[in-house]
Amino acid sequence: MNYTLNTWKHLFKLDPAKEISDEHLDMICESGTDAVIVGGTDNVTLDGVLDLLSRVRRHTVPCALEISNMDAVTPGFDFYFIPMVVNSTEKKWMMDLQHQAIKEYKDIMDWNEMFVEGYCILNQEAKAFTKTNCEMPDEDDVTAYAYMAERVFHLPIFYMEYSGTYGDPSLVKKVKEQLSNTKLFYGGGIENSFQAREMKEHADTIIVGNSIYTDIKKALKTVKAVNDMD
Ligand SMILES: CC(C)=CCC/C(C)=C/CC/C(C)=C/CC/C(C)=C/CC/C(C)=C/CC/C(C)=C/CC/C(C)=C/COP(=O)(O)OP(=O)(O)O
Ligand SMILES: O=P(O)(O)OC[C@@H](O)CO
Ligand SMILES: [Mg+2]
Repeated sequence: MNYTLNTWKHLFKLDPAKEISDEHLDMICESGTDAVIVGGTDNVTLDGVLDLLSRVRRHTVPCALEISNMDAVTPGFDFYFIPMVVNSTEKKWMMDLQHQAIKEYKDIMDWNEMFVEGYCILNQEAKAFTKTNCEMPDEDDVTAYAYMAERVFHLPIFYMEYSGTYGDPSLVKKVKEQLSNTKLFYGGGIENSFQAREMKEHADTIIVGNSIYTDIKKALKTVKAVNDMD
């Protein structure tokens, strides 16, 4: 198993608020994806997170929790992803929740497991966009956010989040050109192998979420699609 995050090409994101059968979960975990992320925006409960964690743990695939609220955090994951929403209009989603959590938990945090994500939400229809009161950035804003993620904040990850819709490959390319050390994650609307390859051409890592629940066969094919590249 590959625990070196900066070599990851493909991730599946499971939503604790959605049902998945054991059969489909097994297929996801055995697909050859680099890791499984557990995360979502609404109705993320500790019970939902624990249920997925215990079921994913029947497999050897690395498993990360993307934290959306502290009530649903539990030990036992290989990695914790901490979003900081760079295009939120409220400091709360970029700084305050993280500040509060660090004040409370810093003594038990293992920074080998923690990865902070500069999170840029680019679909106005996404729940996370509304929840975190984002404003839609233009292309120059997005590339500047990416530049800041690397040069100002030294973040390990810049995440272009189009959750629910397929994004703009030319913007992903421009963002990638800003980054040397910070890894570029792309997620949103990937439903087939062509789209997986098109985004992976520029992003370091692609994330496939909703299509797990809408067309599992096509979702599974995205793994081989990116692993067969270069
Ligand atoms: C108790 C224990 C084991 C502690 C260990 C130590 C530890 C892990 C400490 C945590 C430290 C820390 C700094 C935590 C951060 C706390 C926090 C609450 C941060 C805020 C995160 C945030 C900005 C959330 C907002 C929502 C968001 C951006 C979620 C990201 C995921 C996302 C967008 C998923 C896609 O949503 P989805 O539901 O799929 O959307 P659709 O329905 O539209 O598809
Ligand atoms: O659900 P989709 O649209 O595939 O997006 C994946 C991921 O970026 C969601 O956080
Ligand atoms: Mg989703």
